[in-house]
Amino acid sequence: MTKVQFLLAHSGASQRQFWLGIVGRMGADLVPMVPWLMLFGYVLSGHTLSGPALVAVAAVALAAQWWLGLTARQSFTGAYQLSHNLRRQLLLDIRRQPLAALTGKGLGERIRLMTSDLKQFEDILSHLVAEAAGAVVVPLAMAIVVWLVSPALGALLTASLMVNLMLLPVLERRFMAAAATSHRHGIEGANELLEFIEGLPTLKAFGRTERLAAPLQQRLCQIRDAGLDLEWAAGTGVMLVTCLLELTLPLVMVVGGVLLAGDALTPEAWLVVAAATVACIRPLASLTIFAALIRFFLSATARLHGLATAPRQPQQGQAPQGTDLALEGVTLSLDGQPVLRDINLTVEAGEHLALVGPSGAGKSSLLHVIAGFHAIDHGEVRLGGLTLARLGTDQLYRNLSYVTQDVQLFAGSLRDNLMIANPQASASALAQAVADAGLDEVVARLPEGLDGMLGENGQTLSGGERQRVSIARALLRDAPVVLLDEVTSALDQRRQEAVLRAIRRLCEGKTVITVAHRLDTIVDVDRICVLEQGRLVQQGRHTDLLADSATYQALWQAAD
Ligand SMILES: Nc1ncnc2c1ncn2[C@@H]1O[C@H](COP(=O)(O)OP(=O)(O)OP(=O)(O)O)[C@@H](O)[C@H]1O
Repeated sequence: MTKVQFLLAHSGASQRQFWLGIVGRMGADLVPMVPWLMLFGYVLSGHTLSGPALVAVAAVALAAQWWLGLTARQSFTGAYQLSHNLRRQLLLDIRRQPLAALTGKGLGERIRLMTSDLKQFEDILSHLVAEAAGAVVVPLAMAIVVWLVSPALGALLTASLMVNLMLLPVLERRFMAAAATSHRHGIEGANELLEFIEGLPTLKAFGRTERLAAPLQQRLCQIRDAGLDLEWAAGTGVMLVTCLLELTLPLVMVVGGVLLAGDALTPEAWLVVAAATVACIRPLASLTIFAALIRFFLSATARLHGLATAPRQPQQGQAPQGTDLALEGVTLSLDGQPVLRDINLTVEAGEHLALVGPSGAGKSSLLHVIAGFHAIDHGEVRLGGLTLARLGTDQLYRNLSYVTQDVQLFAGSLRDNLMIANPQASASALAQAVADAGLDEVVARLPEGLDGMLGENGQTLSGGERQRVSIARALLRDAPVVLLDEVTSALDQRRQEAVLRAIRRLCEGKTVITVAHRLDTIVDVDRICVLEQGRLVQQGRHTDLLADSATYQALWQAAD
């Protein structure tokens, strides 16, 4: 699919409206020329302008303005509908992309595309495409008039314009280079701004909010400078071409004067050539900036197209045959750095497995791979004998619950926040999940019970309560495979006990893979896997590893 086809595919019902608008506005640029052409006709035919002729010219001029307003509305509606469709489609596409693509640089890129790039799309489509078309059509029509009046002056005008137009690609190259730099700083800036906002609690805690970190300060300066460079690249191009184009008028007038002196041109024809030349060169000057903006538009289209065609996970697939897990030769790199290396692991249905290892060993990343958040470099992950490509995300998440320390709560009631895990759950299943997760005390505390509102991101709940909401969701989901990531590490002793009790209930009869920091909570699990620098270095039961594994011994002693 070409970039233009990609755009058209998203214009939907607005496509006809958009093209009608563009053609209409090109027409609207031509219509104002009609009074001029009428005037030229009168002058060249030696007639004086009569009252009815003047009225006719004025009527045509008014009709042209009415037409412009009408078609502008068509093209605006079409352009805004197209960018609305693109925004919506991008959001739908994002849901299907691996979650890891939405972190770091990938996130900044998407934010930039959906905000400033698509905003520029709207501006370019609603104003510039039609205006650029007009900037070509009007000079063309006026040059034909000059050719008809005097072929010699027509040739001179055309030659002068051609020289100017040859400058366009050179000027555009400068503009595009400046635009690329500005775009890059924009993306990095968006990422760093997000990081800054996320880090605000830490900055506040250390009383460091009074100044921006040096790299962010530097980035803001780079964004400013890149923006100025871009303006300068566009401005100098327009000024240069405008100056050169303006020289065309005296050139044509002087040569016209010589022809006039030699009786090769009438004074009326000389005047018409002068007026047509003026009408020809003005729109051409603006073509410099239009051409560059349209190139920018095409490169933004390419970025959008790239994003829309980025690898995505299939949604629907086959049901797995059982719930045993198998990882074969799994290798993962993030930001170009190896994170998991050749992991081979099988987990039978009903087995309880713990992942341990020093910080940065790759425990969470391994869990994320099983949960389908990362696209792996090599190897295969299979659930019930099927890879994610054959399972599809619907089947994967029907069979898998992921409970993490970082609990996302949405503005809404406690009931809404629980039911997202299983909108079909019965009232008794909900009550059971609330009781098993130890959330009764929260329900009792909220004046409206389960229907009590949690506020934005569940501000009304403590850390331990949020964990229990996450566990209650997993209980409601009742998926046969449970992934647990560090769920108790941030809690005090009393809350840990409550959360651990809830987890025990959740894990009964399930396949469980847990990332553990507190080794005393996993001494009884079926198998412990020791990870080190992205490799699975040893596996076994607690007592065996304590005897055989130096890494495990070190972790156990450090926990004491
Ligand atoms: N999204 C990411 N982008 C780039 N690198 C990442 C990303 N996530 C993790 N890493 C890197 O991958 C390596 C493994 O990280 P991971 O969080 O899996 O380790 P871990 O064993 O769970 O560590 P910890 O016990 O400290 O949580 C680390 O070096 C980390 O910096």
